[in-house]
Amino acid sequence: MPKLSNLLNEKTNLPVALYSSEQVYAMEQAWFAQGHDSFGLMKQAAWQMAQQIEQLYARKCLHTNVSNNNQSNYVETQERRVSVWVGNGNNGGDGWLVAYYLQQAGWRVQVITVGFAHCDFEINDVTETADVSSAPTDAIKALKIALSADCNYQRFEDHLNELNNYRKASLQADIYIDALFGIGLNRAPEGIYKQAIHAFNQSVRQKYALAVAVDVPSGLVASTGEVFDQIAILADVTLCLIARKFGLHTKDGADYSGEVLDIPLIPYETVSYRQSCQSQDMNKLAPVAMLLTAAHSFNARRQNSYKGSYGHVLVIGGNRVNGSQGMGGAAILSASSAMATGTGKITVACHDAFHGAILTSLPDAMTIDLHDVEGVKHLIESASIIAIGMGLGRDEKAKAIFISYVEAAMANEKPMVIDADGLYHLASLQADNHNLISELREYSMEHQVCLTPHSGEAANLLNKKISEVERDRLAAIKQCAETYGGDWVLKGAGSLVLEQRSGWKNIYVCGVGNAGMATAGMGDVLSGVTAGLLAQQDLEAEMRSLHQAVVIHGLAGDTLVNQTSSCDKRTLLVGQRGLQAQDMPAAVRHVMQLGIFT
Ligand SMILES: NC(=O)C1=CN([C@@H]2O[C@H](COP(=O)(O)OP(=O)(O)OC[C@H]3O[C@@H](n4cnc5c(N)ncnc54)[C@H](O)[C@@H]3O)[C@@H](O)[C@H]2O)[C@@H](O)CC1
Ligand SMILES: Nc1ncnc2c1ncn2[C@@H]1O[C@H](COP(=O)(O)OP(=O)(O)O)[C@@H](O)[C@H]1O
Repeated sequence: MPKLSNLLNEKTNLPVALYSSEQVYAMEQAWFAQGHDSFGLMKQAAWQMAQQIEQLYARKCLHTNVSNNNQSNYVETQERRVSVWVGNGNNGGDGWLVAYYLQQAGWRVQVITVGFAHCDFEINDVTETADVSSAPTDAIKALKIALSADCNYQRFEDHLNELNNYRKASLQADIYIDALFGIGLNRAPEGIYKQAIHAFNQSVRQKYALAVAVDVPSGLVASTGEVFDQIAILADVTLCLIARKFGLHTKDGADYSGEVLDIPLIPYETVSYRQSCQSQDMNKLAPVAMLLTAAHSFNARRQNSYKGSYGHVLVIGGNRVNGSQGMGGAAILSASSAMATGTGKITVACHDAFHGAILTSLPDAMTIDLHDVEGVKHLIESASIIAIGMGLGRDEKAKAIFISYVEAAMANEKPMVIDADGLYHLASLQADNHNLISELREYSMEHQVCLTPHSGEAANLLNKKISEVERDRLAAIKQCAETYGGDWVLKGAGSLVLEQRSGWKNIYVCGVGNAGMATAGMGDVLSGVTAGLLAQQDLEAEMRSLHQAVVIHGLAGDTLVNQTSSCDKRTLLVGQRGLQAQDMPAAVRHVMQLGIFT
């Protein structure tokens, strides 16, 4: 089944505010506090989702026609069939009402219930009751409306032991709707729920159908992006209600959510709603992060300028430790990526065994021996920025030069990028209770210090297990920033970026980049892109930011995997597999010229 990603044009380049589940519950409460009815909100949600599903179906058919070389306009010829899988919370309530509205619109509907007893389907009393304590919940009201309209339903449990019967009884649907769990998921799906999620995914795959999740794919934790044991609905489209959830875009989120379409429901801009939010404590409703899918555009260069106008990056890394082969490539990748952003001058302080390689692959760069401490410190005085740590080595000698170069950078008020082995040394200095840690924290309040760990490095910095960092990446990046000061990236799918100075803090999620970038050296490229941008003082402050660098890095990776090349009259799709860090500088340069910026 072709994904819809190429068909939907809903994407904008504007940053999108992201929220936790708790915040979304608070938004609902603020809305209800104004006298709005919760069941009214559920009906609105379901009605708008039903409309959206109609459109998705039309686009799916159109796409199938185009794929089959039938260029004629989409003509609906078949019965439209939908299978709606409901759990017994409010997410399931949404599902029942979507089923109801689609049936009213002429769809053939089947609801698959999970976790319901036979007696749950007795629908004697649909009407409101005066006794509030026994009033039906919204989800029960929704079920009763659907059953009163004779929506066909099957209990998933009834078919568990007889898979063939299940296959016979289940509808061959074009669209499968997941309304098992939404933001209320609070533990790993087990037993019947685990089986249902597995069966849902299998049915979608076998029938080349479209999987649409209501609010959040079931199994995905909306506040963190965690999926327990890979048990979650694999959605092609997620219809996100009320506000965009943080977990849809980081960690496992992107793999399970597919395209995310917003159904906002609550008119945030109304004054009365804002007042109601204030009574809920407005600060608590500030977005937890902003999703970025585009970079800011750059100001043009002045004609009357020279290399000195665009900064001097000093890359410090690329060491050989104990006679090993060494890590010269890390410094080369970082330096060539910095160059690709347009920085005026580069010097690489690396082990002298690599000077020849650097001059061959990057003749534009100057070199100095990494261990020439006085020489390097002298260069730090004149450089615009230092990027330190890529292939620096982890031995005591490397630790000593790390300390002296970072101290020299602080003494000369230089911005810094610290990556890889530099982060390793920071963690060890923190364990030693070394002064450098508190000095750096202090320094970073007024100066740019960018620290760029992946979750393994972050775990080391926080003295935690990698699994603990991964369980709550947002908490981990905040803890890094509190402990060490500075601006941070927590790299990985949906990289998190935290920028802070005295008085303010911003958090971003990088909505670009791809799994092809999960290869050695990509982090070195990011350190170079960051240093290269930060060095160019002719750029406006916003352009010289860590989040800008992270987005450009991701866009460059996306450009590479989406490109095609020609060979013997055949078009080669490049794709994710085999993407190499050394391909990135050219793509970084390409991205910097394009009009895909906000
Ligand atoms: N009327 C309303 O307030 C509205 C609610 N909305 C929907 O309501 C959803 C949230 O509803 P709920 O708070 O009821 O939460 P859910 O429907 O996500 O599910 C909560 C229920 O599932 C149980 N549960 C959680 N994890 C489980 C697991 N792993 N295995 C088995 N049971 C598990 C919980 O104990 C709880 O009973 C939203 O995602 C959205 O779809 C929307 O319709 C907007 C309006
Ligand atoms: N699945 C992915 N999706 C998006 N970006 C990714 C993915 N995997 C890796 N990347 C990006 O590639 C870079 C890899 O960095 P890192 O792990 O430090 O590599 P290395 O240490 O080998 O240089 C990071 O910027 C990361 O965010």
